Amino acid sequence: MARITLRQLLDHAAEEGYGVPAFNINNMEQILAIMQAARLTDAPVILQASRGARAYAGDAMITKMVEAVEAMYPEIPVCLHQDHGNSEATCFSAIQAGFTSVMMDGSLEADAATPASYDYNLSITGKVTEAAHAVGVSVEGELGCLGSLESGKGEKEDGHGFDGTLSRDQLLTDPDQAVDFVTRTKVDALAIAMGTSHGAYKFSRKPDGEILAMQVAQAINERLPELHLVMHGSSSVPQALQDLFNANGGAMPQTFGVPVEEIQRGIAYGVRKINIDTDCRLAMTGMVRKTAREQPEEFDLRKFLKPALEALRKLCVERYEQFGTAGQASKIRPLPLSEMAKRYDAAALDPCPAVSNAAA
Ligand SMILES: O=C(CO)COP(=O)(O)O
Ligand SMILES: O=C[C@H](O)COP(=O)(O)O
Ligand SMILES: [Zn+2]
Ligand SMILES: [Zn+2]
Repeated sequence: MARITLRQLLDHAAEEGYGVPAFNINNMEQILAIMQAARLTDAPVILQASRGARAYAGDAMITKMVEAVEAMYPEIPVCLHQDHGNSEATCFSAIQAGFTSVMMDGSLEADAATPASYDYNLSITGKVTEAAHAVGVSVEGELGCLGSLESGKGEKEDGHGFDGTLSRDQLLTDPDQAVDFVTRTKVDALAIAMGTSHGAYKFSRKPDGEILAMQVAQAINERLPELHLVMHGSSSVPQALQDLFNANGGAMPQTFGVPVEEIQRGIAYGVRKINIDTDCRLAMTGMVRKTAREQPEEFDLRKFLKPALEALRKLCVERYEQFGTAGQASKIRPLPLSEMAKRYDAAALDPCPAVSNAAA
């Protein structure tokens, strides 16, 4: 049994100075690819399921598949995390199903479309955190709205996000507000808005500081040095994967993602969880397209999915190595939820702002 909480894992990542990719899961092949990569590199794992993934596969299927890989890969600590929870009910049902971490994304209202007020975000995130911590489960919050600084568009592509155009203020997390938010809600990790957005179409050119605001992570890290920051929309959309997709009948206009070296800079500024879904989708779909084009007579689904799984495994190995996650799994002994609950109850895991910078 190696299920770990997000908090314990990211505390370890902070101590050792590495980041952990959080890969989205929907099916068996994705889970196996991630776990095979983790074994090859001795990396701890975050598997995250969106509301869409839970609806697609069903909670029983998701949690039983995760139980299966815990038995198959007993040496790998696995955190099962709810991605972009939109309400208390979503977070609490994930906890009931066995998730060890939930994201309460109160930057948007429960419709996952309307930008929420700060008070709404504080209140709902605080409520979820109080209940989750009572049973030892970790909570990720979000402050600021994810979206493009080039277009002002929100995170609409995956069905989660605002339809209209957001102001630059809404698109960048305010570092002073982050101090207030984290100390009042006691979240374990904070997703920040800094110009990243979900999906393939993040930037129209290789991003610089104008459109990818790494300085936001740096400013929050100065004020809250122990806080674990989360970068959403962190697929790199590698040119090789765009080319694979397009060379095999795909139609993806030229696009740019978050360069791996920017994520590595982020890790130095306290980014500990790096959310990646688009790259995983693209790696697998590109290979499915390739098989379909090269072997039009093939109808054994496994012949499509095996090379797709291998392509995702390769991507995951690269990210585990690039983020410093490789070599860390064997150093971690997962604590039970009951032990985490005791530590929260004793206020041992409360946030602590850097006193000299808190008012800066
Ligand atoms: O942030 C994500 C999931 O929460 C995924 O981001 P990408 O679309 O960049 O992979
Ligand atoms: O949150 C972003 C992920 O890409 C999840 O996407 P999804 O809701 O289509 O599963
Ligand atoms: Zn959000
Ligand atoms: Zn996200």
